[in-house]
Amino acid sequence: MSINHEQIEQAVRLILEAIGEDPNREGLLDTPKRVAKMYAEVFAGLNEDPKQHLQTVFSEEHEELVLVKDIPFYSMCEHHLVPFFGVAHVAYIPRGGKVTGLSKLARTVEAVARRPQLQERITATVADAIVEALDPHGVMVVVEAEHMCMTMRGVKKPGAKTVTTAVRGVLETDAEARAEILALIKS
Ligand SMILES: Nc1nc2c(ncn2[C@@H]2O[C@H](COP(=O)(O)OP(=O)(O)OP(=O)(O)O)[C@@H](O)[C@H]2O)c(=O)[nH]1
Ligand SMILES: [Zn+2]
Repeated sequence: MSINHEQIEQAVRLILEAIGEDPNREGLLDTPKRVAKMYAEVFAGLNEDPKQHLQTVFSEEHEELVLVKDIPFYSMCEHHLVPFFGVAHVAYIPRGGKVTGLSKLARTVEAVARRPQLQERITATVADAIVEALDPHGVMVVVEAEHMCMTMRGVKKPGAKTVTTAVRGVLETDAEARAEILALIKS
């Protein structure tokens, strides 16, 4: 389903009224429209299947590690609808001469992040999309993020970082390979 701009505009007007603002004052007149446009952008991933980006594959006999690290992302915490953002590191070991375009790994992160989300779900969904699309020997996804719901409100702990990992395939039982990936991420 595509995003309903009109409904978002009505809702934003109601929120402005509910906080005691005047939605008709000059500075706020276009705000509902702007917010609808913004939500269409930040929630665009709802209309995408993350696996669709991984269909671009090349035949290359490389059955060793591929790591794209420091992929910046922005998402919206599904509990408070405020941003959380950081970087994702995506590693996989191709199988059967099937490698995907490097940018497609970043596009997959983007498609998964642009929804109301939990950091754990972003991490697992990216890993599972790669498993399903590429059938690799193994996958490891590491996500580091700062949650605005923990900084600008609530517990108010700016700088606190959350790190989540999702590991699939041979990497689940290969501690040495996981350590190598983590070392490459830090390097
Ligand atoms: N596991 C997980 N928790 C998250 C994520 N984003 C936000 N949260 C947490 O979701 C929880 C929601 O807690 P609630 O008690 O329902 O809501 P709240 O009263 O606003 O909680 P506080 O943030 O502690 O003020 C908070 O602990 C948030 O830190 C996420 O990506 N993963
Ligand atoms: Zn939150």
